[in-house]
Amino acid sequence: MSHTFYNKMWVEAQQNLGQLLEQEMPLEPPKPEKDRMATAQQLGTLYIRYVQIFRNLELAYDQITQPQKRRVIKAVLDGVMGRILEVKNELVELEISEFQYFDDILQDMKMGPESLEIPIPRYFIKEKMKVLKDRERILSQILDRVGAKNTDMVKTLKPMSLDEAVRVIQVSERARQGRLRAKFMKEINLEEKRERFAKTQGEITLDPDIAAQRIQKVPPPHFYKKSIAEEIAQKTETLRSELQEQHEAEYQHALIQIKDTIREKEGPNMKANLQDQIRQWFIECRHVTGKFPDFPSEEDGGSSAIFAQKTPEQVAAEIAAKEEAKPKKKKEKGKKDKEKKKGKKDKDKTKGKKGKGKEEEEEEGWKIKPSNFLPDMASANQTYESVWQQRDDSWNLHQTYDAQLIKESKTKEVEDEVRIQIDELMRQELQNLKMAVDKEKNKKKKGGKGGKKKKKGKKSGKKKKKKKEKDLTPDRTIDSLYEELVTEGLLIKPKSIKLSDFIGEYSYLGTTLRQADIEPMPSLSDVKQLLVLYGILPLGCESVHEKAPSVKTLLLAGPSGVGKKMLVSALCNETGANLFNLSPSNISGKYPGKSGLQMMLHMVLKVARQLQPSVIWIDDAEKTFYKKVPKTEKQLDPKRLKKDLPKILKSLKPEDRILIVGTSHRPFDAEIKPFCKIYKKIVLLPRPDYAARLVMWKQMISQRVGSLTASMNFSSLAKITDGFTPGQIVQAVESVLNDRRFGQISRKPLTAVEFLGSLSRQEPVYKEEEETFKSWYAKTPLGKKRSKAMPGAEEDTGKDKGKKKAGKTVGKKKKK
Ligand SMILES: Nc1ncnc2c1ncn2[C@@H]1O[C@H](COP(=O)(O)OP(=O)(O)OP(=O)(O)O)[C@@H](O)[C@H]1O
Repeated sequence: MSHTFYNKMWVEAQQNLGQLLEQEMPLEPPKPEKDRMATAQQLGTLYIRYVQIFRNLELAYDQITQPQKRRVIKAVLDGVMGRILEVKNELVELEISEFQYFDDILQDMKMGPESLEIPIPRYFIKEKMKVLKDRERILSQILDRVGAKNTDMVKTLKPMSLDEAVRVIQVSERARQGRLRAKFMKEINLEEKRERFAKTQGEITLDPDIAAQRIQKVPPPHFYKKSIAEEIAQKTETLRSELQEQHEAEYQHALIQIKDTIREKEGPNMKANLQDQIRQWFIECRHVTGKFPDFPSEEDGGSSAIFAQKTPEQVAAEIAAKEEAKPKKKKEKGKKDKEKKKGKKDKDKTKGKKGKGKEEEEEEGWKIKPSNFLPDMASANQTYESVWQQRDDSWNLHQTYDAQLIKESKTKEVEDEVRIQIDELMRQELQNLKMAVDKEKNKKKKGGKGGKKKKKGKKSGKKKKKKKEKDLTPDRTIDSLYEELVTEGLLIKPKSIKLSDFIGEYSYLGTTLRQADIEPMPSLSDVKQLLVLYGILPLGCESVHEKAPSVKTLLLAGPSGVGKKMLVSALCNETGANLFNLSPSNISGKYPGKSGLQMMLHMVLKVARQLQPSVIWIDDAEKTFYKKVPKTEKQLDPKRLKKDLPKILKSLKPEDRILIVGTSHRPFDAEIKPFCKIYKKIVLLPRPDYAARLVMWKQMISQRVGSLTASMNFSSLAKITDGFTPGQIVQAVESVLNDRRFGQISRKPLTAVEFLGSLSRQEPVYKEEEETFKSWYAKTPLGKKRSKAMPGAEEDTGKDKGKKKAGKTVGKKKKK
């Protein structure tokens, strides 16, 4: 695609965003919406529109090479990402469910389900490729040195007894000899066949055309070959990435060079002009007011405050007014505080009298919460409108930097620098003038000293904060801590899996089922989206992590083999995050004792923070909160982290891009209250539904055998594998499609029946197990809230209590 294509895409996205911003930031605050369904529709539409803008902006940012445009797009892109998370959060609260279904809105908007898919910004990885590659190299080196014992996500093997080992070697040796013999016999047979054929036919050489045809009939070994168009597109994309880097380097160079030139050429002129203007102002002020003015302080903008198109009297009056206002302000503040307190008391009184009256009023309608991202987006949009919308850059064929724009911004920077220097000089000059002409005594500026003192005060405050967290390893480098954690198997390498490898299919009936008061089972594609929203976007983007609704922990729960660990790996690979393994089985016996545990956690958090983003993975998360530790596991001390987990969570600040991910296939074994207190976001992974199974079988088989699947009845296979997990399907495919079978495929077509043997040896997820998961989820806070809100639960007296509490918290937030 061309530069024009991506530019057009950006402009369109920006126009759509402009419309959305107008809708989201109306001049008059909107009235609360009373109809819940209408609100959900409104929010759903907003969500989908933002996702469309996000998709286009992401592509534009990935491909546009003009560095200044990329900066504007990045600001908008990050804002849109954050806003999507905010809207999602609103939807979760409104519908009291982690899963939302938009099929009806999509239909109205004439869009396909794929347009709901949230892209993972490629810049998450692209822009730190070098660091990631280096880190990967170091990790591999350490792993090689250590012998890659238990440092991978693959489960460790148990040590073998000598007898077993001898038996394995004997079996392999016999197999090797057998294979050799078979190969030998095959060659002899072929040789005999050839001789017989030669005898009957005589020695004829084949016509080259026929020979070529014969060769062409045999399918090539790599069926899954990219088309030429695909290859060209990929090449262009790579080329663009290189261009981006090159243009960025040129831009950085131009920034310095242009500024130096402006400073050199225009600096002296700027200085002289400014000095003249300020002197003129001194004289005019004295002429009008009878005395020299006071020079505006640095905080007030120095001389820039003087020339804001005001008359000298105005400026003098303003300064005088400010001086007067200072003590007043203090008084007013006092008054306001008093009023606030009074107001509070009055409110309390009315509460006492009327009971729930006020809260009910607040609850009457629904209003979207104030956003942390809308102001940023609006200002980025403003930049777009003022700088780029009308700009003609048809001259910029190669889409390199725009020197004129750099000049404008750098001139302003140089002016500011010059102004600060000149202000200092002129302050002194004014002082001298006052002394000489008005005979004023030299009153040293108190502000400057005071300001410095203040700064000092701030610094000491920061130091105090830092002291709170003890550094147990002050004299160790991050590299050495990193190496120790890898050696101990606490920092591991994720499996090389991308989120796109996680197969799932969109759920087409979600809304219909919900309208019929049936809670649909979420689809694997819904789960995938949640992982992007709660895990990937905040981990990948700093501003999103800091300002979006915070998610510090995530629990992935579901039967064995549904892809929990796969998602953890994908999460790390898509964001370039480090993976720490704090699973009970992995930390058992390591760093013994209380102080040992403290040291271990300190090291993990220190490295996780410094090399963020990081994922702290706890497999078998329920074990930390066991209701009762089974006898066989007592030695492992699975509850070792129970007391420390809340402390870790507390110590995580918004700027720490660290996510704790628990995975569990038996969440019901945990004490629900403390468990849910740690894991606030719980995602239940379902077994794949028919649609997902169909896609899974098709994809997994065709990945291995290409298009040679005409004889396969995928539909029946998907139908009869109801209850089987993706892990079991993978296993069946791998066991059937071994090298031998693969070699025979062109002669003996693959059939669905062949997979039945392997499947019959595996245990599917039975309805009862699924029900156990569902009923466990209904006991979690969100599950409980939802079942209360479902029709028929209105008379529940407990609901009123819940309402009261909710009302109170809303009230508190508003006051803030
Ligand atoms: N949606 C999916 N698409 C493709 N492959 C999948 C999917 N889900 C799981 N798999 C594959 O299934 C296998 C098992 O998955 P994984 O180990 O992640 O399951 P798990 O839920 O963590 O299991 P356990 O609870 O036993 O630890 C892996 O090989 C994984 O790649």
